[in-house]
Amino acid sequence: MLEVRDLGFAYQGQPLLFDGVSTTVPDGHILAVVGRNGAGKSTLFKLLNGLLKPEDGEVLVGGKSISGRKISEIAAHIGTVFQSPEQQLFAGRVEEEVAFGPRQFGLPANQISERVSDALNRTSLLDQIARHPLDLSAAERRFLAIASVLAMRLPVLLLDEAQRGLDRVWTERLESILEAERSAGKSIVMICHDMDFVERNADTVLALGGRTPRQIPVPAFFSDTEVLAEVSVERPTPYRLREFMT
Ligand SMILES: Nc1ncnc2c1ncn2[C@@H]1O[C@H](COP(=O)(O)OP(=O)(O)OP(=O)(O)O)[C@@H](O)[C@H]1O
Repeated sequence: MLEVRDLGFAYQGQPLLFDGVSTTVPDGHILAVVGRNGAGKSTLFKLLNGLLKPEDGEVLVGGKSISGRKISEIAAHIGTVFQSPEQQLFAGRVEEEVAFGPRQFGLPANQISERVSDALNRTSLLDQIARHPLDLSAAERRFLAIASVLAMRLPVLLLDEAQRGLDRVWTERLESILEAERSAGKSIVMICHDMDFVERNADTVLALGGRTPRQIPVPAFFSDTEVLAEVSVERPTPYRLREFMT
């Protein structure tokens, strides 16, 4: 479980970006963070994975605060798939890239190779195991970043626009992975501008950029025209169709 309690944050010399933001992502739950450009979605992720420190409040994983922990310690509990895979790919071979995380845990070689095969299989990249990450297609690179995080088997996953630019086949693959991770009891937070994707996959929404960010179940969020207008978010297709038909 991931908990965010009364988070307060401002960039130096700037007004408060967050003032008392709270949210809870139970085990087996997907939270979508939405809001217009500049609303603070990426900043929230950086506060969750320790790249930034909050001025107030705290972040807890499994009931334990991450305050004062090193980024490497936080990374052993919270996995991040960044918006651009190039931000996190560095190895010369796909296999090495995925093995890096499990190796940090000091696992024996057979367990590392089992995790690598499993993560590459789940991301449809097993036949690319010997290639250079930068020779992969854009979608494959994104999935390699996902495989690297899956191989660590962490309780909390953060995905920054993981669905962006994927065709239908890769989108369906991503949705299957999300569903499997949810079923496995992971707490998942995804930044997402695609409301159809949010509607299909998320349980709750945290909308930033409005008066008071609060966590709302997906159906209630997309039915609340006031909040949608406040945070400049479009309704997903099924909701617009329903409106059109009535
Ligand atoms: N390092 C920084 N120093 C000062 N201000 C920053 C910094 N990074 C971001 N900001 C500002 O903080 C606000 C929130 O930015 P952030 O990138 O978190 O928004 P976002 O919702 O992720 O936007 P987008 O959808 O465009 O990615 C913006 O006004 C941005 O200009």
